[in-house]
Amino acid sequence: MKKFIRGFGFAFNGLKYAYTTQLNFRVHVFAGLLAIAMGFFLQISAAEWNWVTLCIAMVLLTELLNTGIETLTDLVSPGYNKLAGHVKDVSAAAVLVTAFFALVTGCIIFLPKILALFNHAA
Ligand SMILES: Nc1ncnc2c1ncn2[C@@H]1O[C@H](COP(=O)(O)OP(=O)(O)OP(=O)(O)O)[C@@H](O)[C@H]1O
Repeated sequence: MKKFIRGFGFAFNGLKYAYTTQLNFRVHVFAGLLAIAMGFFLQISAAEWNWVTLCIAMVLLTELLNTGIETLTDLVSPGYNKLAGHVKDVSAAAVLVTAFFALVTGCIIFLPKILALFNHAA
């Protein structure tokens, strides 16, 4: 049981490391919080919450993996190495793919509701 709780501590340390060292991670955390606030404000459905939370989790998950891969790359290849560059580029591309998916999903869910709100106000 003690080992299980200790594992949470290590995972929390990983979150703290990513949050404090990676600007992109902080930006994505903020974007996720914004999406949650908009979800409450625009009263999205349960199915829409599922998509929104999936997007947030996927973006943060890829950010965390990207941070881990970047850190490991710096550890094993501190100097310039073409392959190390490819590793970092591919890892960053994974974040880009999920962030783009989240952006498209956000537009599909939120845009019609925001437009309806403006039309209603006009
Ligand atoms: N050791 C290396 N060898 C070759 N190219 C590298 C190396 N390290 C970084 N690069 C290139 O520079 C780019 C940026 O690397 P960097 O480590 O600064 O990533 P970052 O996303 O800016 O990370 P951080 O948030 O830690 O600054 C990489 O995507 C890669 O193309």
